Amino acid sequence: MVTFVDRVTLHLRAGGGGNGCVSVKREKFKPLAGPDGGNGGHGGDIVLVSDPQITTLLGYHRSPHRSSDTGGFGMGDHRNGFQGETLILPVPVGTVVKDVDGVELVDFVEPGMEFVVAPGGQGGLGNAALSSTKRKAPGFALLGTPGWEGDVLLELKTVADVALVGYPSAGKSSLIAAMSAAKPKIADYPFTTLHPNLGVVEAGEVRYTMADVPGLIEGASEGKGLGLEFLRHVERCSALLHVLDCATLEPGRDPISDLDIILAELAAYPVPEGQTPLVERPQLIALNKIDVPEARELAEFLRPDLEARGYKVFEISTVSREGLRQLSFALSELVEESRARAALEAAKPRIVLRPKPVDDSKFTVTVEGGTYGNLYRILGAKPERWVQQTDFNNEEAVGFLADRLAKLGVEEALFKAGAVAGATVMIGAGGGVVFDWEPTLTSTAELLTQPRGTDPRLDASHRPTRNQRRDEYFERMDAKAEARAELLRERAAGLWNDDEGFEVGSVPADAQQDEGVTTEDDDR
Ligand SMILES: Nc1nc2c(ncn2[C@@H]2O[C@H](COP(=O)(O)OP(=O)(O)OP(=O)(O)O)[C@@H](O)[C@H]2O)c(=O)[nH]1
Ligand SMILES: [Mg+2]
Repeated sequence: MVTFVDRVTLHLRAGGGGNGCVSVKREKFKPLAGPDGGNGGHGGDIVLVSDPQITTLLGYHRSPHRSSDTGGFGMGDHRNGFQGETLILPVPVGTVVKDVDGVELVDFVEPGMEFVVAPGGQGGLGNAALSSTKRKAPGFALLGTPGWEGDVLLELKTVADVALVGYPSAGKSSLIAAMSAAKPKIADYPFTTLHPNLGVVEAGEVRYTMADVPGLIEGASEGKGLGLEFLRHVERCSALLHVLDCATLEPGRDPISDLDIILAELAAYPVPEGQTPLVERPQLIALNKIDVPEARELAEFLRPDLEARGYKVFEISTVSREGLRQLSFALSELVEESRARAALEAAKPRIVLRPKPVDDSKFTVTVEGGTYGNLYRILGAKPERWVQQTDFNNEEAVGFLADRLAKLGVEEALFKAGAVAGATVMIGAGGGVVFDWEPTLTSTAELLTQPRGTDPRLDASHRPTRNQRRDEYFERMDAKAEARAELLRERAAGLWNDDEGFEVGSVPADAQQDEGVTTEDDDR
């Protein structure tokens, strides 16, 4: 059974945004009362929060797949989709988040820090939001974009004031148990401790934390034993306490060579940039197990040597508790010093490196040769998002995409890159959207014939004014009178005869009745 986990790969999937809605308002006597499709809701973000209540990544080891809610889709009557709920994942203080390439994304050094590790997708606009004076009734809406999906690596680095380092079975766990309320497993076989234990020590007014890490052996910095895994935990501790076993019966081992080997391992461990190398941190030495008579003798014998090397040395026994008090106060002094130093550093104005604001309107066009001629690939945050938002089954939506791309200058860029009509264009990396470029369709011809998004049904029905109707009436009357006059003239000229059923020189009775306009002057 795994009892402690300090490295977990999380598989995250943030919720996608909801689709926008296409809907037309209907009212009694007004069946086409304008677009009223609501927007889709945004997908929920996945947020990591450093929480002092959490001490292990075990929960994530057991269930590493986490996903947040998707946004709701928009509905008619201007109803917007609901927002997907944010998923908050609490992580222990001291967690470092890295992407799959090992690049550090965030370092949770303090409680209460937040990091949006997987942003949710954007909700799509409904046709109400897409309408404008030029586009009165869009017959399309935007799709929601998918949320961020991928893996991140969580690494837990213990944060403590003092780290206990030493060979396996030197008595590190015994020491933390004697000095604090921590209750680690203690036994006389190597690698009893498999994960760091934290304890809080009180020395007078000062309280500090102590981390008991698994034993180190030669080659630890290269990954031997459990070393490398656990040197990571030492990385976050401001002071080190070497626990040296003076009662070891193993051949070839003595406290001095133990210390040298451990120091060499600490020196070989690469700390992240900006941190003090492990060997340069304040260090004390505890010569342990002096309740054993030979050990006490050895400790007394070694003390001057170690002091000559510049170390403060304490002879202790975790069994008889001898020397623990002095050690505890000495450590508290070290801790206070380093805290004062840290406070001084914090007071200095910190240089905050912020990522450059992303100008997402930038895009690039690259030309790639292929079996079927050149492929023009368009890469950029905006074009790629727009493609995700497009419903390719809807011509109007595709047209809207074309308009947006043209407006961004993609057409121009394609021209410059040497694309001709019919060229293969792909938006996005890998399996992006491929289409044949038809420059005229997207820019001029289509726009000339009809502005996109106009529903002919919605065009205002033309009702002539009274003046117009009067003008029309007179026009019609004039035309009739003229036609009649012509007819009579022709009859008078004898173009018409009785065979046609007309009586020469007379006006048809119904014509007179109908219009009430006299034509008598003309024919008599
Ligand atoms: N006589 C004596 N034995 C001790 C003392 N301190 C620890 N021991 C014994 O040494 C053995 C190892 O102790 P641990 O505290 O488990 O040692 P450790 O350094 O944590 O070992 P790992 O976790 O394996 O790295 C146990 O059997 C302890 O009882 C001491 O002061 N005197
Ligand atoms: Mg131990």
